[in-house]
Amino acid sequence: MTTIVAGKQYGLFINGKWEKTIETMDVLNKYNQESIASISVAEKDHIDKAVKGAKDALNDSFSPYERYEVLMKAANLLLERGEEFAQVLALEVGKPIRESRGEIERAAQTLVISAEEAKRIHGEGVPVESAPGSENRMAFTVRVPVGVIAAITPFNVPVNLVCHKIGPALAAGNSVILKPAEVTPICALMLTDLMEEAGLPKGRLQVVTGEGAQIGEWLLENKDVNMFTFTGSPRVGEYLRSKAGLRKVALELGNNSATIVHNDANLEQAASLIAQKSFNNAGQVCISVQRVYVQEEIAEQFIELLKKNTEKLVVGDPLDESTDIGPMIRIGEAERVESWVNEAVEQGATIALGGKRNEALFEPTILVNVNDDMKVCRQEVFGPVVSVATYKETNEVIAKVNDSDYGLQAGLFTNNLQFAMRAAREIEVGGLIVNDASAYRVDHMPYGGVKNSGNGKEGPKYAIEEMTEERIIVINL
Ligand SMILES: NC(=O)C1=CN([C@@H]2O[C@H](COP(=O)(O)OP(=O)(O)OC[C@H]3O[C@@H](n4cnc5c(N)ncnc54)[C@H](O)[C@@H]3O)[C@@H](O)[C@H]2O)C=CC1
Ligand SMILES: O=C(O)[C@H](O)CS(=O)(=O)O
Repeated sequence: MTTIVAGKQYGLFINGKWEKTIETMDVLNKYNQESIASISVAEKDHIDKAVKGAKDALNDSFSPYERYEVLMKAANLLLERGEEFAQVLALEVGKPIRESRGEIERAAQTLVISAEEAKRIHGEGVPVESAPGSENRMAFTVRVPVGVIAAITPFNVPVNLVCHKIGPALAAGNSVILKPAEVTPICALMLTDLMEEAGLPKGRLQVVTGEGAQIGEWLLENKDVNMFTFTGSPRVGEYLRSKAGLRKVALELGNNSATIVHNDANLEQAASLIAQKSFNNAGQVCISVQRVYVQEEIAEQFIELLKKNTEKLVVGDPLDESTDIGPMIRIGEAERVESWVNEAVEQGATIALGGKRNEALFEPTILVNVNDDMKVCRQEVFGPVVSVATYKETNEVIAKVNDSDYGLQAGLFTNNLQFAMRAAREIEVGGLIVNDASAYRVDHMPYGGVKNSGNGKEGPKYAIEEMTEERIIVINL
C-alpha cells in the first residue's frame, strides 16, 4: 500500500490550514475492507468558518491570468504525482489501477481546460442604441463570479469529478467549499495540498469532510453560500434543490443508460465497446451501459459477441495490473445488485453470463429475456450488470429508450444516417453518442442530463457559464 496514506488522519482544510478533529471516520480499502486512513469530522463552526473564509477571499485579487497559472501548475503537479494518486484511487474506490491512471490523466486535462477557459471569460456588446431614444447610449455585458460555491461530489470518480467542480469554479474567480464523498475523500484531500502548492491563494479552496447529510444542512443554512454544484444521486440532488431557495443549484445526477445496436451496426465494434463501457469501475459510472436494445434479427449474434468480450474481463484486486473489475464501493451495494439480479431472474430474466458475488466483488453480468419494468432496467443499477432486450423497428426502440425517468446519455450503433439524425432529435437525453456506447465522455464537451438526470452542464466552458452571472453595463453618453 502506498506509504503516503497508511494510517494517516487527514484534517479539514480551512483558510489555508489543516485542522484535525477529535471525531474521525475511517476510510476503507474497498478490496479487503481494512482501514487505510481516517478523515476529520466537521462541526457546524468549521463550516461557518470555511464559508466566511471563502467569502473573505473574494476580496483578494486573483486575476484571470493568475488563475490560469495556478490551474496549469496544478495539472502538471497532478501528472507528476499521477502514480501516487492512482494507487490511492485503487485503494479507496476499488478502481483497477490501470483505470485509475486513466482518471488521473483526464483530471489533469480537466484542469488544463479550466486554465484555458480562465482566459476566455467575456461578455458581449449589446446594441441598445438601436432602440428609439437610446441613440446616445452604449452597452456591453460582463461575466462576474457568483461568489462562494459549495461543491459536493460522489464516490465513484473522486479526482476527475472534483476537478470538474473546482477547476471551472476557480477559473471563473469564485471561492469553493468542497465536500468530497466520505467513502472516497483521500484523493480530494491530496488534491487540496497540491492546489496550495500550485499557488492557490488562501481561502479560495476550503475542504470539509464528515457526514454528508449533516454538512449539507449546515451549508444550506449558511446564506453566504451563493451556489450549490452537486454530483450524486437524484434523491440528494432533489433535496438540495428543494432547500436552496433562490440560489443557483447545478445537478449532475443518475441514469439508466441505454445503448441501441441496429441491424446495420458493426457488431464486433459494438460488442467490444459495450463490454468495456458496461463494466468500467464495476459499472459504477452514471453513463455506464445498463440497457442494450438490439434489433431482433442480429440479437443472437450480438449476445454471443458480448459474452465473448465480457468473459475476458478479470475480476480481482484493483492493485493488480491484470484486473479489469475491482470491488464495488460497499459490500452492501454488491448485495443490492445481487438481489436485483435474482429478482429479475424470478421475473423471467435469464443470466447469460456472471451473476455471482464474492463479498464486494460482483461478476460482470449479462441478463437477457428482460422486460423494461424490472428494477435492473427501470432503476439505476450502478453496478456491473447489463440487460439486453430486443426490438423490431426504430419507432419502438426510440420509445423504449425514452421510457425512463432519466436522460443523461445514450448510445446508438448504426450506419443509417437518417436513423441517427432522427434519434438525435427524438431521444430525450443530454447527449447521444453515435457508433459508441452511452459512456463516452471527453472533458471539454458539454455534459449533463434532462429529467431526473439533473440540470445544467459540466465541461469547464459550460460550468463557467453557470458559475458566473451576466451583468449588463449601459452608458448614457
Ligand atoms: N451525472 C453524473 O455526472 C454523475 C452522477 N453520479 C450519481 O451519483 C450516485 C452515486 O454516488 P454517491 O456518492 O453514492 O451519491 P450520493 O448522492 O449518495 O452522495 C453524493 C455526495 O452527496 C453527499 N450527501 C449525501 N447526502 C447529502 C445531503 N443530504 N446533503 C448534502 N450532501 C449529501 C455525500 O456525502 C456525497 O459527497 C449515483 O446515483 C450516480 O448516478 C455519479 C457520478 C457522476
Ligand atoms: O458519470 C460518471 O460517473 C462520470 O461523470 C463519467 S466520467 O466523467 O468518468 O466519464
